[in-house]
Amino acid sequence: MVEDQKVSSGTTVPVIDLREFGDSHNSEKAYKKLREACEEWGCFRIINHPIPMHLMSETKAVFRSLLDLPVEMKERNVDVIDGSGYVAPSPANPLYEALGLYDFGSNEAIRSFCDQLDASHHQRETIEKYARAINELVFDIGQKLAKSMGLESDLFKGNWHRRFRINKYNFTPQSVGSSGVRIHTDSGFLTILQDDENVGGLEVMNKNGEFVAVDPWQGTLLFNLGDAAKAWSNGRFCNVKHRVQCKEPTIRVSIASFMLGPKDEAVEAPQELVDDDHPRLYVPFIYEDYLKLRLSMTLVAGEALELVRADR
Ligand SMILES: O=C(O)CCC(=O)C(=O)O
Ligand SMILES: [Fe+2]
Repeated sequence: MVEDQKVSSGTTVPVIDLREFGDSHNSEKAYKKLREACEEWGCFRIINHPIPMHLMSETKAVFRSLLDLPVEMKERNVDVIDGSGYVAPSPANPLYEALGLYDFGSNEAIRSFCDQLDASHHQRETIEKYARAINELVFDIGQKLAKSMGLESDLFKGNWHRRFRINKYNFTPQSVGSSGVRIHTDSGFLTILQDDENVGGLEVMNKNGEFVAVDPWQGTLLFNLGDAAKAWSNGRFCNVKHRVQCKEPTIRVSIASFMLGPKDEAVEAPQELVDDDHPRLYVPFIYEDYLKLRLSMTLVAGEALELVRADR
């Protein structure tokens, strides 16, 4: 029996065991636990997922070596949609940089990312395999999320904006105690985070407004729900606020796979989640428009949802 992950404040991020969904005795409990995790935390660990451990560690090694490339090369990794390319260390965030791959559902986009960075054959193959594995997992989780809400739909079917962001934190002795990434929510629907195997620092906010440390747990994946999930669920799912703090003077690398929003459809709550007791909270919106609104007003911790409320 795997215990829930211990966190510093004594509370725990829910742990979801994917095996329990296939077990007729436990599956109802598993769906309930998933739904509660989405409603109360907007964040959960998945254990016993099908992504092989060696693929996870190899992909991390590949991305680490691409992040070690000279800045001139990393700058070739340009935006495709807002914020999707290389982010260099900045005066506001001198310890942080990131590479971005938009869109990991497209072989052509993976090829173009690899061309920009002169990736080797092995590096390309690894990224392609990882993208395929994440796409399959995300599709499965999308079905489970919908089913946990009593819906028989394939949540992530069709054409979605899918982005990898590989985060690197160059923590130093001087930066211990300071912020690596400031408090934010993710703008999209779902983020799958392969966090650093050894270096902690991620903190998520619980429903009492307290930050809870999410310690590394090798081989597992952390899932965060973002603003689009809150809108889709008609306000039931929590768009978890989170941040990264520098705890140790060392490099920290995480891979975030974002399921941002549908490309050809609006983000909106399905009719089944709207009734007299739960009137529609948000007007349907196109994900890219919402992202632009969020960025242009620097409303990065979920406040932009107030601007798309149906009762404004
Ligand atoms: O590096 C992490 O653990 C979290 C990164 C994150 O929150 C993000 O990329 O949106
Ligand atoms: Fe985030």
